[in-house]
Amino acid sequence: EESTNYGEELDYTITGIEPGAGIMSAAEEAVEAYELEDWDISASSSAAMTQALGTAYENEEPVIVTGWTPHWKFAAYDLKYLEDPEGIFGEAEDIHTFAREGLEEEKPEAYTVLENFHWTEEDMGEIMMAINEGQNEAEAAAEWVENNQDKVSEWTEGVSSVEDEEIELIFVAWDSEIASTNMIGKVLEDIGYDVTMTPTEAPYMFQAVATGEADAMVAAWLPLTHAHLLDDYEDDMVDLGVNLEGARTGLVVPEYMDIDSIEDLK
Ligand SMILES: C[SH](C)CC(=O)O
Repeated sequence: EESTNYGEELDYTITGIEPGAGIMSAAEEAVEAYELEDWDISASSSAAMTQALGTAYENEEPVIVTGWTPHWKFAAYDLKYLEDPEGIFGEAEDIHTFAREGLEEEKPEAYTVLENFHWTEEDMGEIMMAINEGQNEAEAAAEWVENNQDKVSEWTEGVSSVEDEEIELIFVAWDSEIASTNMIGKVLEDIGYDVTMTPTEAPYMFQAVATGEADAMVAAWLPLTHAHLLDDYEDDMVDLGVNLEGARTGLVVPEYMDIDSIEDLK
């Protein structure tokens, strides 16, 4: 049967996040590909997006957000991805770790831990949920590290501790990357590094690692979401591989909305 036309109720607006995020380019592409002439993507921030989602959900009002997995919103609310028959948002994504050139020679202990780093959506979700329930980001990460020494020791096995050494991790304040960066930062701190974590926007995160301004990041969504950023910088960075499999991005709505595909927005 005909799906409800949500355009008017939503003022033809999809609630986005920071302008530089890959998901925003994908959402713009989806508006084009599905010929959603009247629709716009409102840029704001991840925090503003989750705030808008929560308010709409509490009032059982329609809302469409640029959404991704892993994210605590799927544990907090009954949500669904809109089908994307054109495949604009791709299939499963992996999150990669990248380091600046020279890190392996200059900071081999950090390089080894970053290269070994690999965890799951559940692991990340525990930290995201704790933060979403009000725990301090660093404390939530430290608690996870303490409770998961079996997994952490796989990353640090054979790595000697360091003294008077600094390391700068750069990230974007997406809930997923707040969790992963604080967690791996704590692991590096526990082997002796003085860790700085610098929040920025996606394009500058790649640029900082490629220019050597920052030492590493654990926040590259590939093959699709950050492909356009990788094109510009991949020759100047070292890909340390996947730290989380089975990520995903797309347009996300509450289950109570009578809509199943991006095509239904036309
Ligand atoms: C919001 S996703 C974690 C990453 C991206 O869209 O750039």
